[in-house]
Amino acid sequence: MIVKVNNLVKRYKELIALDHFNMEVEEGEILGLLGPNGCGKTTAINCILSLLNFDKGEIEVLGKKMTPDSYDIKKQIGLVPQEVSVFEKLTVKENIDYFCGLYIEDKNLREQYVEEAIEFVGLKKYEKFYPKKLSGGLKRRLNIACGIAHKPRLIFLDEPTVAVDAQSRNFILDGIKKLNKEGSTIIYTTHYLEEIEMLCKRIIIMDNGKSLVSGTKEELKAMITTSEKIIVGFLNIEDETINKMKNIPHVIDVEKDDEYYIIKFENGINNLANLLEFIKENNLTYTKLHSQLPSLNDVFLELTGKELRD
Ligand SMILES: Nc1ncnc2c1ncn2[C@@H]1O[C@H](COP(=O)(O)OP(=O)(O)OP(=O)(O)O)[C@@H](O)[C@H]1O
Repeated sequence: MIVKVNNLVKRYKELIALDHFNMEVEEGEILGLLGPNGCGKTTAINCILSLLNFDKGEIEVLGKKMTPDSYDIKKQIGLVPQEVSVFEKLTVKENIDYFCGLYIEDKNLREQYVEEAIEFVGLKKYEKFYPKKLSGGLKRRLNIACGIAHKPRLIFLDEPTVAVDAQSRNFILDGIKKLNKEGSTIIYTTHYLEEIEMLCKRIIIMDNGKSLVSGTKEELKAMITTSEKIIVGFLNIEDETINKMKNIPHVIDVEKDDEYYIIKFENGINNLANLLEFIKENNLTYTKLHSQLPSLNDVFLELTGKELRD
């Protein structure tokens, strides 16, 4: 286990930001820490890195207890913080060199690492620019380069794609996959479901400072009752017919969402065939019909009763 967090409690005065939070991370994985704004993701990272004191719990990183002066552990860690944290008075290259220099003393090696980091985030032609001349997306890339240039074994990325354009976002997500392929373990926090689906092998779902569940996407989706949703746009359907629809085998609920009906099925086969049979028997006409497997949002909804949206 490269990170182990046990029953972490962190209070900001009377606010409990982490409430017996648990997390285990295996070497080599991309772990997604998924939860709504304010659920405690950044606080958890800052406690793990000993950037914040906490009230209770144990934290081990790379097999050792983490303390503010665990320099030997810290040099194997990269942090890409949520807020872009670079020096405005240094150029792109100088910024990366500064952060890399905190951990890499050998000048030649550092030069090589800085060059590699610049290439990695695609900022070669901007290396002499000052941060204020960069777009939001390019600044985020610089922030990433500063966090990873020293080739850390463990990388924390705290919502690195917030407010970036689509091109930089894809660039960042591909880069993260590449870092992982090259051997780094990644802890990725976000409230964007699609990114978690795309990147992470394992996910921890957080809410109100607690880790609610952890598992692979498939394991999490298997935890909830709904296994399939069929979305249908009916023309002129009576309430009575909707009620009758609930008697179709495996239907657990029928909901209306704008102009469409969402028919939720629990585990079962032939759901679509049974529904089409019902449609035929009741002479119903529809404009649109498609089946959807449950999403991580459905998992979050079932666990917390609310949507994982801003
Ligand atoms: N320095 C602080 N003082 C007081 N309260 C804080 C402080 N930092 C965070 N909080 C509160 O602690 C809770 C957890 O915040 P945190 O930033 O860890 O959440 P998060 O999941 O990272 O959210 P976001 O995605 O918005 O960054 C929130 O209610 C937040 O308002």
